[in-house]
Amino acid sequence: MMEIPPRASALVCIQTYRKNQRFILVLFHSNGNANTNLSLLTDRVFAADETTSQLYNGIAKPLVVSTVEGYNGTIFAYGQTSSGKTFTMMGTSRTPGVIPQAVEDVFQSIKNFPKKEFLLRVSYMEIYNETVTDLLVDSWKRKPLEVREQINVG
Ligand SMILES: Nc1ncnc2c1ncn2[C@@H]1O[C@H](COP(=O)(O)OP(=O)(O)OP(=O)(O)O)[C@@H](O)[C@H]1O
Repeated sequence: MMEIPPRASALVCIQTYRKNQRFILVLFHSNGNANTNLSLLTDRVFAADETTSQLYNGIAKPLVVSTVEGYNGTIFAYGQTSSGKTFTMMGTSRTPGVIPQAVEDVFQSIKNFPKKEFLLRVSYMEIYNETVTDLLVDSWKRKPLEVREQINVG
């Protein structure tokens, strides 16, 4: 179980695509309190016949929409190779994944605040083994990003 501050919520869903293969989509929604203690909690398990849209609308969309209201949100997929992380996060032109649907919803949600100004920034990084790479840099210029640590905050 988990301990979370009152204005934060976390949600972990497990998607089963292939038998014996699991990946976990973790959604984390907080008021920015870095001390949140999150241990594993499963709120939902999606079966193989449930679509990415069902998964997105069921659990990711509320978090995406609330980021426009000022909450922090994280969605990440974790699982063994070929378990369906890319399929779920990126999708295809016929079945868009979590990322394109989230981008669409961010722009739609902004329209609900015509008097506010928003700044949207995007970064796109790969973490492979211990190496972090910026995928928005031309491939011939790419070099691993430095991972910096601070004594107090890690
Ligand atoms: N829900 C799904 N429905 C249909 N096909 C799927 C589904 N999930 C994954 N696949 C297919 O399974 C294959 C492996 O999926 P995917 O590439 O998303 O795995 P991955 O977890 O990102 O793997 P890796 O860690 O090796 O990058 C792909 O061909 C993908 O199209």
